[in-house]
Amino acid sequence: MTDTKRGITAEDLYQICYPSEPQLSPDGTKAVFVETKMDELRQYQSHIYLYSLEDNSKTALTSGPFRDSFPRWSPDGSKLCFVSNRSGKAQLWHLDVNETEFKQITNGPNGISSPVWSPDGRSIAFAAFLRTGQTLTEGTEELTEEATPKSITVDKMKYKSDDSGFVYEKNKQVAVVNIETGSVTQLTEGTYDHAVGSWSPDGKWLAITANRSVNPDIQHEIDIYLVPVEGGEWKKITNSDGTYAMPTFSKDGKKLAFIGSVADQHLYATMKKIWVAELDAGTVQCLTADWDVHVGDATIGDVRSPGHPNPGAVWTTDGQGMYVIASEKGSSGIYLVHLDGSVTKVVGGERNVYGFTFDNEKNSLVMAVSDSLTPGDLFHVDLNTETEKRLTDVNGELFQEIRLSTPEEIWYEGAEGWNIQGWILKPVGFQEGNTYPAILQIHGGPHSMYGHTFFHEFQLLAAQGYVVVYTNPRGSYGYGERFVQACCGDYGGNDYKDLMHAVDYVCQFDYVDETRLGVAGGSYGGFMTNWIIGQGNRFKAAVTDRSICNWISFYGVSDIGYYFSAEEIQANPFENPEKMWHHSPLRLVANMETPLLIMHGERDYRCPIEQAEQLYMTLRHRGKAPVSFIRFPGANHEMSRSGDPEQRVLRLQYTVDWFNQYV
Ligand SMILES: CSCC[C@H](NC(C)=O)C(=O)N[C@@H](C)C(=O)N[C@@H](CO)C(=O)O
Repeated sequence: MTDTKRGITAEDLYQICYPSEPQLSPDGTKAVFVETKMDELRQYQSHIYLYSLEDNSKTALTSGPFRDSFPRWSPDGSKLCFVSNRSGKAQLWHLDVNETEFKQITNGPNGISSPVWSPDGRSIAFAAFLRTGQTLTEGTEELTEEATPKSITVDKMKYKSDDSGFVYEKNKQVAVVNIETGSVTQLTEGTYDHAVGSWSPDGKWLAITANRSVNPDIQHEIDIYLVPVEGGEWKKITNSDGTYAMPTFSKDGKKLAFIGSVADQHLYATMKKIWVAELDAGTVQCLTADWDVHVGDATIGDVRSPGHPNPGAVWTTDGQGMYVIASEKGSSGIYLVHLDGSVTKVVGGERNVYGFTFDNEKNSLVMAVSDSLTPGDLFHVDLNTETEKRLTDVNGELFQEIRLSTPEEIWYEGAEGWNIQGWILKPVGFQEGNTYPAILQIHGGPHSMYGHTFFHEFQLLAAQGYVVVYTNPRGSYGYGERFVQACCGDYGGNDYKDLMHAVDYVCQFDYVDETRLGVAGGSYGGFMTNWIIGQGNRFKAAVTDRSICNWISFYGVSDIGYYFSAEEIQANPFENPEKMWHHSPLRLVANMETPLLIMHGERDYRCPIEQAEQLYMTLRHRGKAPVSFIRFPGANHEMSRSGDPEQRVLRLQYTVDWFNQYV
């Protein structure tokens, strides 16, 4: 039979869509969710859809060239709110389920996010960025040329962020709006950032999170607070000893569950755990101290932007435990963590669960799931019958015509005999007896996890005739705390060896042409790509994206530089510049002879473009190997995942062209 299917292309990105943020109605009969896609103008749109579980129909509730998000049912299921930029900035909108008209509720100057209904359905709490002195009722701040300051005085260390740009003078505040009268009460103020958690069942308290330490520049603790909605004294629940997030009240209002980690020597290289506060007793206890698994979705992909609103810990109806997403060995699933610390897997499988929602009685759930052949879809699980049903196939039509490659899982011996997990994608149209070039792909973080999720870039390379190898070297999530922390202070040491052992491992296979190897990675993965080509000429070509090459300058220019280096490199430029330099690939330029494509966003504040500039200049000056430098104007660190669609496609095309030319 002739195969009429084709390999995936870079431009297919314009067609790929994905659902997120499923929200089951309290009675479990319908779900709303967000569907994100690109329009004919190659701009993102996201709309709210309603899925009826009674007749399996899917209806768009919103439309137009807008970004709609955060759909949330009122407690009785009769109303919905959502956030939309349809009037300019992201504001809160309200929709009565039986009507088609929606109504704008907030008019904050810089937009709002994270709405949470009060238990009586009369009010909604939300978060908003405000400048000192600004109020939530003064209308949208116009971004006119005059509004752009002629100078910016910097007096904090945390003054810019890759997400939000220059964050001087603006802080995230929590407020409550009455949906009938539109009156807004701002609950927090000051030069601290706050985030909304949940309402107490009696509607009197709002659990929020904030870093209100004396010097938030160097104190990274995030505490849980209870704020009385009608005014009065706050209650501090945690003890400024860690970073905690997403507090949720138990049904009886006596406990709070939240996710976080204690601040010991690692801020990032520490797995998130579940904590429970007994509010009357004033105690806080870690429920999962002995569970060596990361709570949260650590999976890295290139179709969805990371950081979709996560449900956090969802209490069982009997208050004896909570449901969370956790990440293990390349998969993320739903787990039930009991109050005694025991854990049961509720939804497993080789896939990436990136969102979930329950009905009120916890009889059923709807989850957002990706796997290596599916960018994302929704599934319904009946917890009583333990049956699962697929609700959407949002890319079904497109993928009918595309031949994807199915990854093969590998486990191989890394440095020190450690067992390392990885995957091999064979080229589309693979034929036994032929040999193929291979590309090693390296993820960033370094504390993230490749896994059972869709990766457009890998499928594209497979469609172009490459074997793609991707693995989780030490430093990755998914294999316990010791594994996550094992790269700290040793960048380019055993993490590098874990990756090289993967290459040795795949080169054993007859179908891999070991004389035609390429390597690519972004961020930490870009650091490692630079490091690898500084070790020798094993690879025919390399692509380094949003990379790090010089830890000494990274310290001062990255939004996280001054604390990231302390933990990850275990050095700083004024006490031990030798160590910073030792781990910097720029030190190795004299060895670099591999044709290198450097790509970088000009507005990347995480790994600023000066890193790419230094590497480019030194390599050009030496003139030993082809080097090309592509700058992406306006792009930040997230460009390859959620940036301008045309830039994303260009990036993929440059990657393929470079490997096709040199490998
Ligand atoms: C959880 S480890 C911390 C990673 C760090 N993220 C934050 C929020 O600070 C980070 O951005 N590290 C970069 C050097 C990096 O490698 N980023 C990766 C993963 O986001 C990337 O692919 O861009």
